[in-house]
Amino acid sequence: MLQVNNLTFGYSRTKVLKEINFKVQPGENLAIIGESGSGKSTLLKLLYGEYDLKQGEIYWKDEQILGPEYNLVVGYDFMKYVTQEFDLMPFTTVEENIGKYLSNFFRKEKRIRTKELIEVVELEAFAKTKVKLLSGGQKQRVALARALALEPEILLLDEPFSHIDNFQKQGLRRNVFNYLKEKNIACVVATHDKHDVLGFADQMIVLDNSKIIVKDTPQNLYKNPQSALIASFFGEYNIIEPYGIVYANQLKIVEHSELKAIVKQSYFNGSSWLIEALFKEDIIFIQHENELDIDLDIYFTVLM
Ligand SMILES: Nc1ncnc2c1ncn2[C@@H]1O[C@H](COP(=O)(O)OP(=O)(O)OP(=O)(O)O)[C@@H](O)[C@H]1O
Repeated sequence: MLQVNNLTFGYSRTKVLKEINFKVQPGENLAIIGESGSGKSTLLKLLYGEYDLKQGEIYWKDEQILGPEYNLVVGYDFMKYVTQEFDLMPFTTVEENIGKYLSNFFRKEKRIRTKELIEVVELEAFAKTKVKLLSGGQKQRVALARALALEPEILLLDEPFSHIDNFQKQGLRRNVFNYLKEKNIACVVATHDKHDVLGFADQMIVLDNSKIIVKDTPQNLYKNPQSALIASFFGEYNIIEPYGIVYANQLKIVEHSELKAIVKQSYFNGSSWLIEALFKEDIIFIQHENELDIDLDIYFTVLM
């Protein structure tokens, strides 16, 4: 189990993280979300042992994670970290990069394992290609596969699919997160993207103002977002009294109701339209099946 106890950290006197406590069980997927600059990457770096801690402790099972003051080489064999920079060997092939940490004494196993991982990240067509010739998204996949090559007990992922196009993102997410579950590898994922979380994370931590403001399952946080910051992660939302935070898909346009608004804009969303409307003094957003005329009077109800 990963255990973070009362961690407080700052690069300077200003604290980036304060009194952070959480646990991650083997095989568990924990998502860390928060605004840009809220300390997600810093937290991952601390979990990896990149910095020394003055306050707080981190353990994986019985082993304390310590920083460069105690370790000549940063990091631990049981843990891998995929950063936003990838850190690959550009002049060698995809296969060689993925197999870098696998022993040459077991050539057959190395070949099978490398092939399996190339399939997980769907790079079969590029196995023999030199990494410097790959796109950003392809490099990100190589970095993911390489981190998985040695079957770490825990994997730290910083925006793991940020460079990968939408055509391939969903399939790749499923491959990678299912693979981690299958191998019982714990993972901590820092992300801005709700699709990295919904359907995959067991627990979610929300960082705000240097602290964890909430830790819960994605389902519970989606249903009961508690703050605008949390709701904004999941989608377009409104604050409508006396209901509180309601998502755009919880507002339904009806023939008549007490709640009247005026249409200001319609945005095509794919499966629906997002209607921007003026309600009393505020702009609200309503999910609706059609585009609506500007300045049309509409009535809506709130589905709770
Ligand atoms: N090496 C560093 N030295 C000094 N300050 C840093 C360093 N790295 C990050 N910071 C600061 O620490 C704070 C948290 O940064 P961090 O990169 O952890 O945030 P983040 O939540 O990962 O952001 P993003 O979502 O944009 O990646 C920011 O104010 C940032 O400017």
